[in-house]
Amino acid sequence: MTQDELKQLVAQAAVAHVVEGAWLGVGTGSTVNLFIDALAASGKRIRGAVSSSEASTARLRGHGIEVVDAASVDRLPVYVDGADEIDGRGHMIKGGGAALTREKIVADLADRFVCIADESKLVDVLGRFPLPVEVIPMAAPQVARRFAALGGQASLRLGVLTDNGHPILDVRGLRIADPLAMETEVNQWPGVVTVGIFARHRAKLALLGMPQGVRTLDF
Ligand SMILES: O=C[C@H](O)[C@H](O)[C@H](O)COP(=O)(O)O
Repeated sequence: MTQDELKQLVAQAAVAHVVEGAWLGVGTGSTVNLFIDALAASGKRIRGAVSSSEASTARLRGHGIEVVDAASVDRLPVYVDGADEIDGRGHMIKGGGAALTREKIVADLADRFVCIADESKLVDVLGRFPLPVEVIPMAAPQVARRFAALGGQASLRLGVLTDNGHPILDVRGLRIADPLAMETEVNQWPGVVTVGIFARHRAKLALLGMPQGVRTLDF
């Protein structure tokens, strides 16, 4: 099976975890795009969606699904999103599509993070995928120096600004053995808007696409 077919498999499987008649948090990326399409095709009705990016908002609205601001809801029962890496405890690296800040904001509203990904995203230790960090521009060099002190090489993602208008640093060479500790530390650095480690907001459920079918990990 191709990677796209594996994504399609989990996108379809995730529809069963959507709570009918309730608000739904929707992430960003190629896997989520397939999920949005599968949800629309399923005929399952939700009250509306809170979206983590302009791209997902446009896709949802294209299917006639109502999208409201995060400010309009108190809680979401479920948030569905992809990941760039996920470990065996549900910790993730996210932000390969530059949507990490809004993703973390919407995930923070949710009771249950359902991660959908093909099996290539499952790793023992996070860090092979370059860690995305959204930063205030003037702080980029000093944030990069702090990562260098931890053994990471940070480079600006060229030609990319987030939906919030900020640049992204991609940090290579990290081995993130303690995701919660690193997320907590990097969050303290002046000029960091969001670090793409999702440990506080880890997945509660992962649906991983494999040639044999969907592997479910309950954390
Ligand atoms: O900023 C992007 C998000 O964190 C995505 O969820 C992540 O990059 C995975 O995307 P994809 O489903 O395209 O692999």
